[in-house]
Amino acid sequence: MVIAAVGQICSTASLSHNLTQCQTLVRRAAAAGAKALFLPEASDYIASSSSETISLVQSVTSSPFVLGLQHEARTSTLPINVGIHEPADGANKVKNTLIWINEHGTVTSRYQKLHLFDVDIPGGPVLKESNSVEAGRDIVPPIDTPIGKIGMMICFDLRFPEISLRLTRQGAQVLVYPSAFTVPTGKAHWETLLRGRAIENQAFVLAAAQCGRHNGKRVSYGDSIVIGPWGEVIGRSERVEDADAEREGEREPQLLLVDLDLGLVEKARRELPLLRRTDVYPEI
Ligand SMILES: O=C(O)CNC(=O)[C@H](CS)NC(=O)CCC(=O)C(=O)O
Repeated sequence: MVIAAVGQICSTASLSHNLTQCQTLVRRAAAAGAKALFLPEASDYIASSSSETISLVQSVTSSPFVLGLQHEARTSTLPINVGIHEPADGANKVKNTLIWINEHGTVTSRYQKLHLFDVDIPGGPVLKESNSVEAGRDIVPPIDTPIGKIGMMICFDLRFPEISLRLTRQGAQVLVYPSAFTVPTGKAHWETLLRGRAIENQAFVLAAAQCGRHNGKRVSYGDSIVIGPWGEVIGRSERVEDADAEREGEREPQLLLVDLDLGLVEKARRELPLLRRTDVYPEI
């Protein structure tokens, strides 16, 4: 058994405010004996417009948020998986990235979000991530960590099972979906999608989520969840029921601590083998 910590925060446009929230969680996770801490998508900042998103971006090597977390990982000897922004290769865009900081404080892996969230729901969220974000081009093979082989994805990637199936075929035991889901799509789809990914991959699913009002325009659903390879919810944090009633600064950082038994992954896969008909449809 190994303890994983899943953190829930409410990022704003203030990198220092967001770092403070994360630091609290690192210390609590380390004190509880966790072997890794998982933080949400865009933990470094959530801005109120595409231009503000682009104006706040800094490289990993100069971002006070990332440098601060690297220091924290080193002093707490705790690996941290955290969603951030990085400058894109092309002009006037950013990358939506997930990085792995190891227990020595070194960034050892990064995944760039493949699927961008462009929605226009009448009376609901209107968001065009592709205005400010450059899509990634690669699936990053699962990384070896103290809590098993981890397959990295981000938020909206959750709606595309192909990427998780590919990671599972490459050996992933734990799938991560750091997120900032909207409230209406969260209420309708979040738990169902996450449990689906856990069941069809027979893997643990860890989803660290943003929760609460980020600014005048944006509220995230929260409901950080950990799911077992049989599809059962093992732990969850608080969620937003009514986006309009949500006030800024209402949500405190939360930490979920869960005992993962990686043997359950092997057990599920042994007892209920999912043999694909790749003679009929393509292998992913
Ligand atoms: O904006 C940032 O800086 C960070 N990025 C996000 O919050 C992204 C893009 S707007 N959010 C999602 O992908 C939510 C997906 C979702 O809610 C769904 O699939 O229903």
